[in-house]
Amino acid sequence: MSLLEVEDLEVYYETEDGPAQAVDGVSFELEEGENLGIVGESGCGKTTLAKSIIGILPDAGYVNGGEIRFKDDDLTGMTGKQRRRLKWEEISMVAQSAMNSLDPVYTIREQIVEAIETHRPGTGRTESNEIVTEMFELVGLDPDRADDYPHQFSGGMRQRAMIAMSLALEPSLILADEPTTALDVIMQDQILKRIGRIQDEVNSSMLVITHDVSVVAETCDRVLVMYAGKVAEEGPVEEIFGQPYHPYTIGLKRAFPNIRRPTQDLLSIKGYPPELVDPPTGCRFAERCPMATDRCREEEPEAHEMNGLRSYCHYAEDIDTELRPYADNPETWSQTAAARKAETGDVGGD
Ligand SMILES: Nc1ncnc2c1ncn2[C@@H]1O[C@H](COP(=O)(O)OP(=O)(O)OP(=O)(O)O)[C@@H](O)[C@H]1O
Repeated sequence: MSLLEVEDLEVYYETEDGPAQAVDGVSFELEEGENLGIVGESGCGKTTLAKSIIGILPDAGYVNGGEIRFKDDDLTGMTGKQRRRLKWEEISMVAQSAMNSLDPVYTIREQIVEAIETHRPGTGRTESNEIVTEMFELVGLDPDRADDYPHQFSGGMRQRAMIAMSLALEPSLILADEPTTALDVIMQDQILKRIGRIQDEVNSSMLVITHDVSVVAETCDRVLVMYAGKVAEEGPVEEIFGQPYHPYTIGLKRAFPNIRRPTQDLLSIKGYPPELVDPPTGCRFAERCPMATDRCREEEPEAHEMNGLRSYCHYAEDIDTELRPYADNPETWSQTAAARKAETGDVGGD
């Protein structure tokens, strides 16, 4: 049994134009102690996926279908009260936006102690204070500063305090949503290393949500690449960033600096992800894909499995034999329908 099993999950938002299919048929599993990165451009559904797991979707959002099983309980069938108990004790979220969720009128210690005592009623004050000290040390904050108020901390310190608070109950699953985006590179590195060390101590699993593939390469065992609400590709980090099979992953990989090839030109995938209220039939990436054919525009791709990877591209099996040199060539990417549209303003089809 996996720690977390997401099966055929659909999460929609009610909008004026109709339901937006933010997460559409997403499936994956997460094992105990494993880290899974979720990458993709802005708006592809990463945060929606995390929020549906922890049960904090905004009012407009709803689970339209599928299952989220955590330790074999179906979370989608739970009441709000059951979900709230799970949040903190079992599943905790470290989010950029959560930095603002520290209460300004209480000290950091008061907030962490309250979380501990609410969720573990038998815990005495001395033990709670010990946990605060231990967590502060783990995230590299001076425990003497625990009696400060949030406004007395810098942004980076507040973020560390949030991480300390999220980890105080030793959750089995940590959802880290852009955990380091607002921090400078040195601080980012420190925080990621610390999260890794904390994880080793408490043996928790982690979903790392980010648009930055280098963060995933550093912290994760496996990666799920999302595009326009769907899984494009999933597999071990070395495979996905080494020899991906999905053209979107190939493009995404070339959009980030490569430490091994620092002189390589960075690529930008022209165009934008499609509207999710009325998404295109067929492959959602077709308009921006240099290898798209009529079949891609008409028929939705099924999963192809090879080399431990799961790739949703009709031509995944041909990439290695025929298409990789073409897909790896930056010139290729300026020939897509979306690239032509971006350059000429021409809205004509392919
Ligand atoms: N409250 C909402 N109401 C309507 N649509 C929403 C709402 N929140 C998100 N969406 C839409 O759902 C889609 C997925 O958004 P989501 O925030 O999950 O993406 P993301 O990949 O996390 O993006 P980012 O990296 O920018 O945070 C987007 O098209 C977005 O516009």
